[in-house]
Amino acid sequence: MTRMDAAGGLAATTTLDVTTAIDMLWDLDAPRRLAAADATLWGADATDLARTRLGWITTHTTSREFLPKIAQIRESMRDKGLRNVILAGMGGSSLAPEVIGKTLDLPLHIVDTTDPVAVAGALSSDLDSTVVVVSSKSGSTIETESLRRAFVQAFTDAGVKNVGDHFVIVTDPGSPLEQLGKAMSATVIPADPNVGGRYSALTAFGLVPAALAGADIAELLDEADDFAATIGNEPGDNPALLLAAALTTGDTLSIGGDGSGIVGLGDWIEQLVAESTGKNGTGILPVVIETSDAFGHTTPGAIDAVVGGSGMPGRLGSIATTPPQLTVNGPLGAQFLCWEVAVALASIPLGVNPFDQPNVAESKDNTATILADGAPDEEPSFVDGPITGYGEADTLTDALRGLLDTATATDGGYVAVMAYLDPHSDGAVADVRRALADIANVPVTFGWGPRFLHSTGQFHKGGRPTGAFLQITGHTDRNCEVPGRPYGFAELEAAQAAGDRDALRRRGRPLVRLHLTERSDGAAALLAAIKEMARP
Ligand SMILES: O=P(O)(O)OC[C@H]1O[C@](O)(CO)[C@@H](O)[C@@H]1O
Repeated sequence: MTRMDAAGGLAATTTLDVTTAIDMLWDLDAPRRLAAADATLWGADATDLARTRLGWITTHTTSREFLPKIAQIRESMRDKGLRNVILAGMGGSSLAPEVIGKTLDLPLHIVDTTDPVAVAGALSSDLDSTVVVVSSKSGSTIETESLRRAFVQAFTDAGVKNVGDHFVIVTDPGSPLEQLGKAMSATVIPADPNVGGRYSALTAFGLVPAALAGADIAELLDEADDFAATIGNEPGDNPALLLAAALTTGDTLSIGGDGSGIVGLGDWIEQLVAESTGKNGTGILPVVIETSDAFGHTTPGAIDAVVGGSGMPGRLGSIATTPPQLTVNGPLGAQFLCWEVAVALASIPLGVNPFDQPNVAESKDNTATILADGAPDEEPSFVDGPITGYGEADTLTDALRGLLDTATATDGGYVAVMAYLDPHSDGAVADVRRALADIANVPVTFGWGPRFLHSTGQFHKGGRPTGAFLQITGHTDRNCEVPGRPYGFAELEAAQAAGDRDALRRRGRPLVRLHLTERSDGAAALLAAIKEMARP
């Protein structure tokens, strides 16, 4: 049976059996309590944090205060000839603006990496006409602070006058970044301290960079406003409740777009779902499917979800033969709020605190140790042309086969591909997900490092202990210094990869590292090897 709840401009449909979960949440009066920002919904242990993390319930209203300030900054940018907008930020401080930018086709360049090739590319922009938005709630995230330093140095080296005029800082009041922003005479926009990173789409973090790049953010807020009125609705008229209930029916969520006007929402949902639920050995593994054409990769046990921008359940991609188990269709502003509500509600029966990310710190701490003391030596287990392998296996094929077999033999097993490379010039590596998914009968995820550390990285270490990990790193002769630090971006990226390897191995997770000694040849050789494995 298909159920559909359409309200507030958004429709959610599902073929899953959601009755029990809806009844449970409704009996708790959870939708109305969440609408009233009741911090006790997730149990006693979560209450204190929840009290400081529920501001997102009303940000579609409170964020309107930014509209005049943003209009003023845009005018001043225009007067100064500043046309390019670069955003430096990680996770919740960059994923929402990325979706808004892609959806509205805005000239917004996101830099959420430490890959030296990617950073060098961003630093070589036309700086005279560039504004860099530096976004960080904590104000202490190593990637973001390193990028801020590099951009300040690049503007200075380029002889740009009044460097502070080229920076807009978004951060929590009182953070170290606020002090740095003031010291460099940048425009500092205080964020709402009562909203966590992954729930901040409709706060200054989501809105300011998008608006500076030309988005009409009042429209996004209007869309969220229309939807907000439905959060406490009765079942049958409550899309977020239906979505929440559907999310509780599985432990893996495949997310694809239907091509109807929203681009890249899956990456934002991925962080929301992975960091909110992937802890205490449980949670929902998000699997972002690249295109609607790739949407055939449903795997046993995964909920196949399709999201789209049209108001009604939409087109299902050219190859869909059976209807998806879950669809969510509506404008972007409504989507943001709907998914935030649904994930917060789904966390109640899952028994997790949706506002913490207890296992993210571990890889960060390992990175700091490696940067200070150096990485432990690792002996390669094979060399295959431009690919050097580290792990148990003696050949590339055995290494890949071993990961797939381990994941297949594990209840709830999955393969996570983690590529510490440049998402642009090494973009072909992302095809590894699709290629492996073709020969695996388990979910296969893909993330660019270090970006995924702020998303699925939490699930990898805190969620169900069933992942098999393929880490891909790459050599480059290019490096950029991190000004004021004894390391460059190449060393930082390598330390982040090594730190995460260490965190995963300590947990006994199977992990293979493939180092591409020549990036593009290595990527091509890897894809060719996987395709060869697909031959009967
Ligand atoms: O905005 P910040 O504090 O730089 O954090 C960036 C991201 O890092 C995390 O705190 C942890 O990965 C995310 O939850 C967050 O979105």
